[in-house]
Amino acid sequence: MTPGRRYDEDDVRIRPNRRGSRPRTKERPRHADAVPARVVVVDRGRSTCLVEGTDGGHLVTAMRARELGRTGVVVGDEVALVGDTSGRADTLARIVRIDERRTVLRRTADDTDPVERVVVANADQLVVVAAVADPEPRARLVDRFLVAAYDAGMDPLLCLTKGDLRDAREVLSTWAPLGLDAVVTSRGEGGIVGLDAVRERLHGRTSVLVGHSGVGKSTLVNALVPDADRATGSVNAVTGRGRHTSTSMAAMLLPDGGWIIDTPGIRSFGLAHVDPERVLGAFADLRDGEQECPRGCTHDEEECALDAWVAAGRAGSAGPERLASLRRLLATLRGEREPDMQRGRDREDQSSPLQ
Ligand SMILES: Nc1nc2c(ncn2[C@@H]2O[C@H](COP(=O)(O)OP(=O)(O)OP(=O)(O)O)[C@@H](O)[C@H]2O)c(=O)[nH]1
Ligand SMILES: [Zn+2]
Repeated sequence: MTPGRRYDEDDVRIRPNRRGSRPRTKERPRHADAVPARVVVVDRGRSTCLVEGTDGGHLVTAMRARELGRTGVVVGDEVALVGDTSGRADTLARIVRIDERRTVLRRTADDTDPVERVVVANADQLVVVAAVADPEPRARLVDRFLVAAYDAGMDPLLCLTKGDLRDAREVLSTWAPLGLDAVVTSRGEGGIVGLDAVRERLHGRTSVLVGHSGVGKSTLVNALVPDADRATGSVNAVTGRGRHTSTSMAAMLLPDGGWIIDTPGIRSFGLAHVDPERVLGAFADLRDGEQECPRGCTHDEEECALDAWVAAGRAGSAGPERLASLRRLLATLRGEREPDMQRGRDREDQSSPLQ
């Protein structure tokens, strides 16, 4: 090495190894040739990856190389592919590297389940989709998503759909004290309206759409990505629940840059992996009220200052409901309820309407 020259990774790779024989280049050409791609669909061990190109890119089916060990591949992962990356029918490439994830959105089956799943990797924004009606907005589910976004370090965006069915302002007022960015879409004569504001928020970023089944996520994706072809369903008039129509999660490129990831049919979103002490951080309308709380306050005790904060109107008109939502969430995360009861509670979280 010439003096003053930086000792970088390349030097390490071509340096003769300890035994002083051959340079350690054995694996290198293969990885150097690897093609960068993004995982768009994962289906039973096979991943569909998009290799971007000037022609809009092409899809490649790939399997995880054994050398990756147990690391799973999830939608949104940025990977390196080797082997046949042509994407032609009946070809299978290998994923030899998963790039370090910038963010991970996690969930658990319920609030006490020790097994956490990574839902999506490398997303910047969590778009919480809720319908103003049909189905009624589930405030507690929205709160859960906001906690998940906060925990993952993703920016939250509230997207209220079906603005044609009811004045969205009534619903928006619930979250107004949070200073949450929000957009409203509706069905109009020529299709979905309000899309420009949505496009502006999605531009150049990776956004994940989450929301209760039937709120209109797939409809939104189809309107934003012309060839997305996401299956949409109708809401059951009797139960108000959406049917599971678009079956698998998928990442799609937006026409003017950026990615959108649809997560169909989510019915519960457990947060067992979230430290209860961090939950209040996601309740921007309540968290400043904590300053008067006794040290180590569980926010479920008599001395908790949040009651006074809410009573003074500092958290807006929805304050009491928001505090109740926070407390329920904290209680289930602390495991104060039996899992069975908790599942019942989860169902209730989703089926009890906002108003
Ligand atoms: N009135 C009205 N109906 C809408 C609007 N957007 C979607 N819908 C309808 O709502 C129903 C459910 O929409 P989907 O897009 O399938 O809902 P989803 O969120 O993708 O549901 P899952 O795939 O089950 O998660 C469909 O019948 C849509 O036509 C809207 O803005 N206004
Ligand atoms: Zn407190």
